[in-house]
Amino acid sequence: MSAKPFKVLITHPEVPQSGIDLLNENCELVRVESLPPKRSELLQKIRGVDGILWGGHEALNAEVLDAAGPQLKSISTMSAGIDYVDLDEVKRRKIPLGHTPTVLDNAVADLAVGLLIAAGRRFHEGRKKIETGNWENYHLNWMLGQDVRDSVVGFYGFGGIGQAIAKRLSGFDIDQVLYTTRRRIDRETEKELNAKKVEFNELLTKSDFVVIAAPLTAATQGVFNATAFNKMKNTAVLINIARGKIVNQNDLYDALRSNRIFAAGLDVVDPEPLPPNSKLLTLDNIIILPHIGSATNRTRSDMATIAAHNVLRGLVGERMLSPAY
Ligand SMILES: O=C(O)C(=O)CO
Repeated sequence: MSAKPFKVLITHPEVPQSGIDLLNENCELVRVESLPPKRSELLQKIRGVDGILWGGHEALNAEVLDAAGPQLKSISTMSAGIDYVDLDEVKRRKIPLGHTPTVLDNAVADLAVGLLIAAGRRFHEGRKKIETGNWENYHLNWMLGQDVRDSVVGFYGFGGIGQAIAKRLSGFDIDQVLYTTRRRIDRETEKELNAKKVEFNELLTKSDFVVIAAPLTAATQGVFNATAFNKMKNTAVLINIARGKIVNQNDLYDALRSNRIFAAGLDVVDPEPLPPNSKLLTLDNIIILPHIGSATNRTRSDMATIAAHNVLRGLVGERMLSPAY
């Protein structure tokens, strides 16, 4: 029998070493080795474990909790968003659940600023012009885009990631930040970021750039639909670094194709992976990335470290570093 008091399952073979090393000190590790991870392997190896470091965005639901068994006492995801977790089911079983917000704020914010500029300044369309031999720089008004300077940037959701984006954009001399959240943020941060809480309608009608930075919930799903796009400026640029399902993708396609809004920059789509024949990919005025917001070496390593600490704390009944509920 192992001298280590706890058995922990790592559900993905590519969880960074920082997290593995921490867990390895005190726990016997069981690892899913298939890539992409096979559900059948996970369901087999999960039996009897005390803790789980959940490395991907696969459904964490009653099926896996049942397969693990009643001794399971600690789980942490390696993500900020936990929309793939059946939270009610985890809560009902009173299993502590951690996640890894905050450590990825900077990486996602960097990417969001990149998307905002790339979409507003037509990077994708420009590249296509070159490839197709349509570099028509004899026009004076060719490939004109949207200025970030003096713009109003509206945030749908204004937590750590939204605020990190706003902080970066203040260096671009924007005019004003608007935000829609359930609760007003603290006055000092509002002042520092020149941010004002507004109703959703006002956010849509006044913003030059609209950034979606909210979690996916029943209340946020599909909120960006034709009705919303019809309220936006026709020069507006939509950025989504949160979850694809917050946007009605068919409506977004129509709004971009008809130039009802100017452009979009998406790091998240629905479904993921996006099928290569998706009609969104036929548009010139959209930048789509394959959900790489937190994909930097340092960020992923930090996420693994936090997730491992969460699991270790849960195992001994301590409060996790970043509990999800
Ligand atoms: O951690 C998450 O939830 C992400 O989607 C990172 O981009």
